[in-house]
Amino acid sequence: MPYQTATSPTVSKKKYWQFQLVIGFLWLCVAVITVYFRSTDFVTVAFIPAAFSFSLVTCFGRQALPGIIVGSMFASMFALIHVVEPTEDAFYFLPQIILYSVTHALCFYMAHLGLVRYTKGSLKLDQPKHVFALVYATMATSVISTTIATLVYFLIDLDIAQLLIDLFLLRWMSNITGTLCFTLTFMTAFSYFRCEQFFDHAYIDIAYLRNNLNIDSRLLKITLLFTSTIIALEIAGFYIETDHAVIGWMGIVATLCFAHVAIKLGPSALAIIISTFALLLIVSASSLWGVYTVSEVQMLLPTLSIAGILILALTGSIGNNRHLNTLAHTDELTGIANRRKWISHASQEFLRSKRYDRMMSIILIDLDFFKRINDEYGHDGGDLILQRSAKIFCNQLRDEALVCRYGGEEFAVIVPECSAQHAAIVAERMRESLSRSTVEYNNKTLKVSASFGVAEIQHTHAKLESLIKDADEALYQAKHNGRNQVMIKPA
Ligand SMILES: Nc1nc2c(ncn2[C@@H]2O[C@H](COP(=O)(O)OP(=O)(O)OP(=O)(O)O)[C@@H](O)[C@H]2O)c(=O)[nH]1
Repeated sequence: MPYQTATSPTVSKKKYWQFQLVIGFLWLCVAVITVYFRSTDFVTVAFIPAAFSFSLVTCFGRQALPGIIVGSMFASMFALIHVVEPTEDAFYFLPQIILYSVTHALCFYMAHLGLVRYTKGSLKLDQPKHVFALVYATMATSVISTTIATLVYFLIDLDIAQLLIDLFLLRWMSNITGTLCFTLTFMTAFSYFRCEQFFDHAYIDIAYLRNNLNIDSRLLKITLLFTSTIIALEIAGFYIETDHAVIGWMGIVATLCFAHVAIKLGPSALAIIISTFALLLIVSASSLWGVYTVSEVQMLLPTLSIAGILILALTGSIGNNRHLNTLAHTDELTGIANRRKWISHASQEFLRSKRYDRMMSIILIDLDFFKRINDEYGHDGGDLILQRSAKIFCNQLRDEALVCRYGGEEFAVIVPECSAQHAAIVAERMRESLSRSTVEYNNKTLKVSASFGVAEIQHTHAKLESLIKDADEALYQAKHNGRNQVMIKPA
């Protein structure tokens, strides 16, 4: 039986399982490396692998989950064998391994649902709401997976379980920040390699990331630099375990480097606050030294500063790119969205409606006899009419609808979650409002009307273009029937 998904092409069973095996194998490798370098610490199996799994789900969608379960089963088996002497009673661990793997996958599924809900299935990191959705989902996965790992540890009744519970909050904090950094690194890497046929439930759009966050150059380099510094610190901690001072100094140097980069990235004031905060933590760390192991402090400090800097990098890029973005997506004359913006938004809405089987309609609008207005009142008069029409259309639409200037004297509207009948009511409102309005120009009163074509998404529409074509046919009909009216394309 082939695996059919809403929007992706059919994936063969063989390919599907090959994909799961690759994911499972990668997951196992990450976990093994983590356990190996973090020595005997089973709980931190949750740290890098959490970021790894979260990025897999973000980039490949929930199809990655079976591979994550398989990978985490083998990894937890490896971790348990690594920390506990293998006993004759090997099956004693089986329930814990299964519990760990299934609940682990469940927490990523929950993160998946959260992201779908708050980002409407498309993660755009230039929208604060989406950045927060990503941060919250990262926090949730990190907290849940650390908790599960610790509980499993507790269940198998090791002596250090109580100590781990004591360190719980500290671990949460460091795991959350660490997971966030690693998530971004993995996410970038996976986005480059993800296979076309597994796109359908993914939210992250790498083309979007690259274009809008300049991730190729700045953010990617910074993320990679920080991540490799943490890995270097971890490895150093593994090899020179007794020399706390060296690791402490490495932490300070790393933090200062991060602060320097952060100041360069700006906003400087925030960077200084974050670096001061990190330095204060370094000072207070000396008092923690006796209570906590060096690896906790070592992990906490750089990850805290990194998290701050990543947020800075994100907000910095967002700020720098927002202006360019606005220019690239706005129609200069009317100030509303341009055709490029509309097509990109409409394509996402189209995919979402198909995926979740939701209604969606579009309206194409063409001003009537516009050439005459230009001929009679000149190009400036025509421009004024275009500006006024755009304003009237916007006023008649709710926030979720997007109107754009589609071409010369053409406009297009996308109305999500709306049937053709309801979209026609909206169109009628716009038509009436436009035909009632007048524009004063050079002591003359100008009037304009428009024709409207409405079409609703159907199962037969494989692409957005076919929906637009239907709306265009309805518009043609409206023109043909005498203009200044709304026509619906019959289903
Ligand atoms: N002022 C102004 N006119 C524009 C702009 N873009 C396109 N036009 C004009 O819009 C007019 C469109 O004319 P037509 O395509 O013949 O359509 P129409 O006169 O509206 O006739 P129907 O659509 O059949 O009702 C042309 O004269 C274009 O020059 C613009 O940015 N400003």
